[in-house]
Amino acid sequence: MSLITVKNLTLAYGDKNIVDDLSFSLAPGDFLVVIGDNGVGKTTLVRSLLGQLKPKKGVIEMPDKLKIGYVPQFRNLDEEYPLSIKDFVALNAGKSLRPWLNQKERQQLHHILELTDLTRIQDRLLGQASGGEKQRAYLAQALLGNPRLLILDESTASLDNEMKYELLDLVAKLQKQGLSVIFITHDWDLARSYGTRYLKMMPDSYQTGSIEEFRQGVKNV
Ligand SMILES: Nc1ncnc2c1ncn2[C@@H]1O[C@H](COP(=O)(O)OP(=O)(O)OP(=O)(O)O)[C@@H](O)[C@H]1O
Repeated sequence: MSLITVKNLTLAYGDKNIVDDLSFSLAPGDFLVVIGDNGVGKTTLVRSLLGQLKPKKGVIEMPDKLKIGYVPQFRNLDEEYPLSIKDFVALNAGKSLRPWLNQKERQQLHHILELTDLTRIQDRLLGQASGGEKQRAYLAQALLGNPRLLILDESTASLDNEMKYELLDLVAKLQKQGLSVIFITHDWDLARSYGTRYLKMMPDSYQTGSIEEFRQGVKNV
C-alpha cells in the first residue's frame, strides 16, 4: 500500500516543462533518495508534493491531510536571530493563536529536543549555534508536527561528514519506526548508505527502483 503515488506528473513554470511525465511511488517506511544534477527539477518536485505548485498534467495521490515535515537546506542565519533553539523548534507546536504551550505540547517539545540531542543547548540563540546544531533544530521543528512523511531538501549539503551521518542516523532510526522519508541529495555515498529506494532524475528520463538496483547501476560512478 503506497503512501504517495505520483503518476505521469508534469510540472511547469509558465510554458517551460521542468518535470515531464514522472511516475514513482512511496510506501510507509520507505527512505527514497532523489538524486540528479543541478536544475533537473528536484526542488520543483518537492514544491508540488508540498502543495505549492499545481501539476500541469498527471496526479499526486496521497491521503487527505497527510502531515509532511520539511527540512530545508541549512542557510546561515544572522548571529542576532532573536529566537533560542527551543523557541524556534516550538514555532511548529500548532498552538494557533495562543502564545504559550499547553502541557502536552511542552512534553512533546521536551521529547523532540531530547531526541535531536538539543536539550543541553536549548536556550542558546539559534543564530549562535553551529551548522550541525542549526540543522538538528530544523529537523526538530519538522518532527514536532508529528509528520508521517519527512522531506529533507539537501539538508546535509553544508554539513561536515560526521554531522551528515549523525543527522541521517537519527532520521534512519525514525524511518525504521515507520516514518517515510524523501531525501534530496547530490551525495551518492549517502544515497547508497541510507536509501531503501531511489529516484534518479535526468534531463530527459527518470529511473526508480530499490537501492540494490541503484547500487548495481552506479557501481562505476
Ligand atoms: N519560480 C521559478 N520560475 C521559473 N523557473 C524556475 C523557478 N524555480 C526554479 N526554476 C527553474 O526550474 C529548473 C529546476 O529548478 P529546481 O530548483 O527544481 O532544480 P534542482 O534539481 O532542485 O536543482 P539544484 O540541485 O540546483 O537545487 C531550473 O532551471 C530553475 O532555474
